[in-house]
Amino acid sequence: MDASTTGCAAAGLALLYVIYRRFTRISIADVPGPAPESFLLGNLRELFQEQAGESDFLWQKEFGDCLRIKGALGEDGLLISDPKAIQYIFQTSGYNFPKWHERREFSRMFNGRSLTWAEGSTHKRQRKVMLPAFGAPETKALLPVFQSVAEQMTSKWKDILDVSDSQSVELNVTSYLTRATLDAIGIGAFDYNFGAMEDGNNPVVRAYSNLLVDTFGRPSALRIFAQGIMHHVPSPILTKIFDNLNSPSVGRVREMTRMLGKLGKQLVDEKSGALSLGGKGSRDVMSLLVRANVAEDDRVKLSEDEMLSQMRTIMFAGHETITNTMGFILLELARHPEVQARLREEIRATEAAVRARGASTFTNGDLEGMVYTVAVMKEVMRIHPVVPHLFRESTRDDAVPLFKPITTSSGKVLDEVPIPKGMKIIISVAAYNRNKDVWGDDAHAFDPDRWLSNDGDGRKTKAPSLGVYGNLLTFASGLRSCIGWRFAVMEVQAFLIELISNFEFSLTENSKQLRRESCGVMVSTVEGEVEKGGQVPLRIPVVDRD
Ligand code: HEM
Repeated sequence: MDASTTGCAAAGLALLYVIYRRFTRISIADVPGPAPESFLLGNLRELFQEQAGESDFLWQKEFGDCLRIKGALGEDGLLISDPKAIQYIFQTSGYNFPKWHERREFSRMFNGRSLTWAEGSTHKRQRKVMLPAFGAPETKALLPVFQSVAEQMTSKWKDILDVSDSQSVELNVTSYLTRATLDAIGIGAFDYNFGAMEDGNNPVVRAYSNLLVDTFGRPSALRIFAQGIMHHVPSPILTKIFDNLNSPSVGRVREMTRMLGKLGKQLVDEKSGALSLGGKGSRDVMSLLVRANVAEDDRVKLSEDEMLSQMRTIMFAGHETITNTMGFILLELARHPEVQARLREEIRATEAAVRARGASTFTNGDLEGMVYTVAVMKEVMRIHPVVPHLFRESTRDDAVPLFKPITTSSGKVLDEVPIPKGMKIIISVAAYNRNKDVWGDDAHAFDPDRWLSNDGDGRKTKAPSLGVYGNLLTFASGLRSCIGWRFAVMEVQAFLIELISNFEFSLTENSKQLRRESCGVMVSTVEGEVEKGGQVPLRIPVVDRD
């Protein structure tokens, strides 16, 4: 059978299955939502081709925080930004809302059978092994690493400015941030320096370069449809299909996994030697992984494949996310010079306090005392959550409680939505983070000051608490919340202090045309130049320190 016949047969079977499910289970047809653009694609094109979050905001305004959307072939799904519903899905119901299985296949392709792929007892075991490396003390110990990488980036930029006639240059800050965050994760988690800051042409930098935009950016209608019907293909068959896919972007992903797998093996061999030579039993990520691989107790053991997969996951999850978050922070500071100036004032005041006690570097205590810096970070992470959507499905017939009741098309007021087993749900991080019932009527405005009152809680209502950082959903919530959130927050703050202390950032013509590209992680690209990958082009003169 040729590829087109196989494709038509698969689409036909999927259609029959969708019709069967439509008439044999609990229906959410009465829940209000946007009209689908077409039967084939439903609302998926708007969600994945438009800028990340834009459709979510429009629909949230019109239909509320729990709305029906259409998937491929007219299948119903829910788009949720209601805090109580999110609390239920992520916290109260344990593992009852796993990730979409086709999304887990993408995760397996990129990072193997690791924490971002695992579910249920496998996830519980893997997370138990990894958690001790990401506690508060372990993360605080990494501050000097982040400071040193940030200083290296500063010195690179100063070199560039030194040879520029105008004492100001236009830089795509993303291309430097991506190298700096790679070095930070390498040294911080694996005691290994990729050397990316020194050599932008390094093979690991090249392997990661624009990988997400090339793989997931601006998907075609055909690709959106294919992804939409994959849900109906059982996991083992999907695994086979994914393993045999051939395209330039899949080839790039395979090359990346091959290279990082080889590097991981080399690091493990080195670390195993050090541990058997009486290593100090440290709690860094690498030591924990190596010990879990040789553990006798099955409850805390990782196979070699799992151990190497966790390494790839940490490198991946810990570098694209921080790169783009930092890019959005610098962009917002360029858009709001008054916020940038106030931030610099706080940094200068803390520098003076550090000098007054005879020291030269900031400590963790200094970082904690910088309330305005923290407010700016939280506000950018609220407005620009770099993981804008989370994908879950129900494993049983259920009822999802709501903070704000909805009125169905037939006029019934619901304070919980009955959902059938297998319902596809998209949690909109983007829309929750701007939900007016949580953050107030100015939820769409960029205003770091919102974090300075109310004990640092930016919420303006008694909406349920989601954790983990300022009640934002940026790092998800509950059992599967981001394991590296402390790591991320500390790295971002260390970078921010160093950069704002040394440079001023202002907009360029290109940075006025940025897009928030939805590629799994939200990447900022320049309109009309998506193929160039992540860009935040800013103008940077040296700051006058007097
Ligand atoms: C600004 C930076 C970051 C953001 C916004 C972020 C966001 C997230 C989100 C939303 C999830 C949940 C994904 C889902 O359930 O589908 C997640 C999970 C995860 N993150 Fe992060 N992340 C960041 C940085 C990091 C760093 C620095 C690391 C590691 C050093 C990391 C490692 C992980 C891992 C391993 C998971 C899977 C956790 C699990 O399923 O139990 N992340 N992250």
